Amino acid sequence: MNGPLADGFGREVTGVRVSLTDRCNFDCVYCHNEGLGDTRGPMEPDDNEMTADDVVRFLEVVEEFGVEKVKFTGGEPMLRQDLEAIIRRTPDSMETSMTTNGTFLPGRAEDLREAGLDRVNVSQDAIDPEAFAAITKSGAYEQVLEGVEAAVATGLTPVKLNMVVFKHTAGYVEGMVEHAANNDGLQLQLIEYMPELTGHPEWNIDIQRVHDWLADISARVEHREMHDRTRYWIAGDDAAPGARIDASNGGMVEIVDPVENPTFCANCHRVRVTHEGYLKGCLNRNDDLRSMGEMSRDAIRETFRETVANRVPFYGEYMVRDDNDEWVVNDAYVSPPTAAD
Ligand SMILES: Nc1nc2c(ncn2[C@@H]2O[C@H](COP(=O)(O)OP(=O)(O)OP(=O)(O)O)[C@@H](O)[C@H]2O)c(=O)[nH]1
Ligand SMILES: C[S@@+](CC[C@H](N)C(=O)[O-])C[C@H]1O[C@@H](n2cnc3c(N)ncnc32)[C@H](O)[C@@H]1O
Ligand code: SF4
Ligand code: SF4
Repeated sequence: MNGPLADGFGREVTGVRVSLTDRCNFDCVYCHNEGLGDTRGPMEPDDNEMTADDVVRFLEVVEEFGVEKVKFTGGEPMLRQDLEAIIRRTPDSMETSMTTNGTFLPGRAEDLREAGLDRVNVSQDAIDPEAFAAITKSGAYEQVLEGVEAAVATGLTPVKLNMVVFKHTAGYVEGMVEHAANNDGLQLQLIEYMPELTGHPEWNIDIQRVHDWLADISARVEHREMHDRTRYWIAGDDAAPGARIDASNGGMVEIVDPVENPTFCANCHRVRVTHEGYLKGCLNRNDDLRSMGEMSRDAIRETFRETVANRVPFYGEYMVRDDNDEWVVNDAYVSPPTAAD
């Protein structure tokens, strides 16, 4: 086995995010769909989706390059009926996790665990059925809560609740932090709303205010290597005064703040795979997709090498500040005009 491949900025690729479908049973108002556009459309399996064999072959090849983590995502990955089979065949050396809207976890959480899934992230943007329905355009609030319970009960832990912090959810942050601090097996990820792919910059909330508030109320603060994310430990209601706060008497809240953040991008160690079998070096870009063709082992190897070699940090390199302090595409990445233009 080789060591991890690094890009020209010294960023080793140790993880892959595999989108298994772009179909979804929700229609969240903010959805970036991993940079691939709309999730609306037919619910039936799409002929263009990678087969289970393709996904497994891809994972076996990148394992050779020292990739040690895989995240299954989508669209809604649990719409794939062969998900358990894919996870069962995922290389044992990989930490295997999934990001899901949680609707289908009741009834399937145990099978997923048995197949080898280590943990799940579940999107939950509010502790309030009406706000939840308005954001996701779905009435599945109770099912999602049941899904989270099923995931905790079966040991798919820590279960990270993903909450996008934006105009529609700002009023629910405090309640979600309390919820994570007082319930075993849960962590909370507060995700900065990313308007790059979905528009509506007016929905932005200043994430620094959330950092400041958490810094005030937290018992301790840590930094995670991936993306240099900040983690705040919050005491649960019955934590003894002066006790060290950990998962037994409190909860962890992590802030995911990629927007306009060169430090986040400088610590980015993952490559994406679209449901159609394209490699993608950066979530925010659609000009760096590379097809793996028929997905033979050789084609996967070569495309993976090329993708890693061409990765660049989005903020700070692909996007740079102009004289007015605005982010603009770095001239080095603007293609010269061709005769056809
Ligand atoms: N811009 C950008 N956003 C990311 C990146 N990774 C995660 N995010 C954002 O964070 C959201 C939640 O990510 P998850 O799929 O739950 O996983 P994660 O938090 O990255 O990974 P774990 O904490 O290891 O489970 C993503 O959908 C993005 O909105 C990244 O590399 N770049
Ligand atoms: C695209 S979804 C795919 C997996 C699954 N359907 C789910 O919702 O968890 C992955 C994550 O992206 C987050 N997300 C989607 N659009 C976003 C945006 N514009 N800004 C920040 N996060 C976003 C969602 O909250 C979710 O946690
Ligand atoms: S559940 Fe996930 S994929 Fe579906 S619309 Fe919401 S964020 Fe997008
Ligand atoms: S380089 Fe791209 S994928 Fe990586 S953290 Fe930055 S925006 Fe996200």
